[in-house]
Amino acid sequence: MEKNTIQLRNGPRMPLIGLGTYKIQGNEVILETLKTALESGYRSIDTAAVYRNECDIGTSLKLVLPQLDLTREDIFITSKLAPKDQGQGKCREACLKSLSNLQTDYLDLYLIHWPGVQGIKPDDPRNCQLRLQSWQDLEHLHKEGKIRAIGVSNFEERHLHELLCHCEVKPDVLQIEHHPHLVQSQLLRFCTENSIHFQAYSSLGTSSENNQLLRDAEVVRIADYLGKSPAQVLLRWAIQQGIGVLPKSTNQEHIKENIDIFGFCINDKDMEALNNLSRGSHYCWDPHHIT
Ligand SMILES: NC(=O)C1=CN([C@@H]2O[C@H](COP(=O)(O)OP(=O)(O)OC[C@H]3O[C@@H](n4cnc5c(N)ncnc54)[C@H](OP(=O)(O)O)[C@@H]3O)[C@@H](O)[C@H]2O)C=CC1
Ligand SMILES: O=C1CO[C@H](CO)[C@@H](O)[C@@H]1O
Repeated sequence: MEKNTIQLRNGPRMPLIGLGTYKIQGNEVILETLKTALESGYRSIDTAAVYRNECDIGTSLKLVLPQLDLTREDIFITSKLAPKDQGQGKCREACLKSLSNLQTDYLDLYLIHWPGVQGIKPDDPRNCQLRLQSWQDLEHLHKEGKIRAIGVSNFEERHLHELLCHCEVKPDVLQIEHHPHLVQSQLLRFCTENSIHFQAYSSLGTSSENNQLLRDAEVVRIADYLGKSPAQVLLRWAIQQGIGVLPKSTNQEHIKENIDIFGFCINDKDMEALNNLSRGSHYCWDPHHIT
């Protein structure tokens, strides 16, 4: 049977697929979404302080887990440090706040959400100082068992290099935008060489109305050929390379469809065709334009 989890260097095993929760708001919606996801086999949930849904996720999990005969240990929760909370002490406080919001004693994975710090220009050296201070807080929280694994998001190679030169505990995960329209080959290679698990976000091209990825003619052609949906092809393309995915959905059919990606294969020729679609399109966050 195909492996659907990976072992993190300094932490637990992590499911290759997790439920994305950006823009999932409201008690009822979160409750129903989490219930459907857990019933369909999802065991990983990705949130962040800036998504402002940690409290509702925490409350929903308290209700839904026992209903499904699951415990906290059966699931993997990721949250992220907001840019306004970077720096020594502030990072620790923010992480403890996320733990309390999510009503849990530990997080499976905690990420620095962006390399930059709110209110500071990207090339200001204070950014570097503050993110390294944040990392030290994370190392302490990791040692205390409050965070099982630590990582980063939206870091470029230079940020990862800087971190690797200064850290005691190496980052376990890089979470970054990655899909056939934005194949991050160089960054992926760097992560593989440094045993950092590469986790893709916005694999389906984000929640934008003008979604070009799900409608890409080549993606649709491969989906038709395999008898799968374009979303399944995009997710399969990633996990077939050992890359984690975090599809967001509140639609019951989509939630089920998105995790049904372990029983088929994309052939080498079509994997290459998907890789060749890369055109540097950032649909979520462009590190070169926004801080
Ligand atoms: N670290 C970071 O900086 C970032 C992290 N993330 C994480 O990654 C997650 C996913 O990325 P995100 O940008 O939200 O968006 P995705 O790329 O996952 O796309 C979500 C959109 O796709 C639709 N969709 C989902 N499944 C299907 C399907 N099977 N068929 C057709 N449409 C579908 C959803 O609609 P519907 O709900 O109707 O199904 C929604 O409109 C986030 O939720 C977040 O957890 C995202 C961005 C940045
Ligand atoms: O996690 C995130 C969700 O999407 C946001 C806006 O598109 C991003 O900025 C952020 O990184």
